[in-house]
Amino acid sequence: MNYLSLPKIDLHCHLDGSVRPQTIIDLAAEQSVTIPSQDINEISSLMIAPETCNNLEEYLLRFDLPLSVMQTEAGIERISFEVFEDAAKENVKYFEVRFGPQLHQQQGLSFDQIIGSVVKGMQRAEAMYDIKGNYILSILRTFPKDNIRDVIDAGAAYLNKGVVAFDLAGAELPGFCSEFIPYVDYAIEKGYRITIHAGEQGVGQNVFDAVSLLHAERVGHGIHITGHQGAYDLVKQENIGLETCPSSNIQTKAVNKLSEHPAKAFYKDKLPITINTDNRTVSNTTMTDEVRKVMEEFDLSREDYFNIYRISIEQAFASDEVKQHLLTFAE
Ligand SMILES: O=c1[nH]cnc2c1ncn2[C@@H]1O[C@H](CO)[C@@H](O)[C@H]1O
Ligand SMILES: [Zn+2]
Repeated sequence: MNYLSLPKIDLHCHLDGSVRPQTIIDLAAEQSVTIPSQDINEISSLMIAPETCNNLEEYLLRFDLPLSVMQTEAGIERISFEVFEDAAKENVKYFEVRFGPQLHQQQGLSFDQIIGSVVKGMQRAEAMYDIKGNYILSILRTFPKDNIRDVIDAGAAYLNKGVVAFDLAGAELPGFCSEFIPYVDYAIEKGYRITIHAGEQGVGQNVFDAVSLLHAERVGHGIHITGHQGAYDLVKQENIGLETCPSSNIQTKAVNKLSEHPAKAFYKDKLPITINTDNRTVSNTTMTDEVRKVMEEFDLSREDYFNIYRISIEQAFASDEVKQHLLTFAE
């Protein structure tokens, strides 16, 4: 099977976890930011999370270096363009990228400047390549909550013009959902779609809460519904998209090895699973690699692949017009 040429959809990818190592070096020089090395191999190894990470928290330490050069409009625009360019070159036809606007204010950019820059970079790539995209705004669960409404307000100006959804990311504690109810309600009122990282590191109850309390239409990872019948049944009944990210799940120890990943059992039981990268650089992967790993490990056929491709279209926060376009690539 030629995995590179398959049409692909990635619904779960973090911008700051997907920066090209060379771009870190270039932007650090341009912006006079001090970085630990000028050597591309050393920068790469500092960005890639090792297989020996103990948990999600250790994995999340890999984001500080890329974020150090993502504090100017030009830097953010370039990185956004490049992630879409990289994806387009491996036949990703539709790409939802997420990032945390709160992480890009170290040099005083406004949320409008930050969100405007990612959208501009994406649109530059859309004009050059056969790829369509949208942005998801991720709020960091561990950050102070006082500016969440400001992020939602700033993003609202770009809704359906490059921004489509709201997400909660970062370390996952049991029971995190309840304290975010008013913010998610506000985002829904403004017109955002909702996806929530849940059941990755944390318990299956978090997935149940994300759907029942936060109205999540999709969940990031959702692995731990395996241990929670209520969450499993709710995901199935409500057709909640599971954004599966196989390589990342192994690095964060959400699963021990790919053969133990529940995604295959979910697929067989007709849960709506999708295949995604999570972080192209931190997880040292591409959509081509993730698709190859899943198809080989789970022994999926080409027909299975296109079933999953269609599930991704159904679950995408894209316009009907874009969905029609994506269907033209389906077999
Ligand atoms: O797999 C993940 N689970 C939870 N949070 C994550 C994951 N990958 C990245 N981030 C967090 O999302 C922020 C915005 O993109 C990143 O800075 C990182 O802290
Ligand atoms: Zn993620």
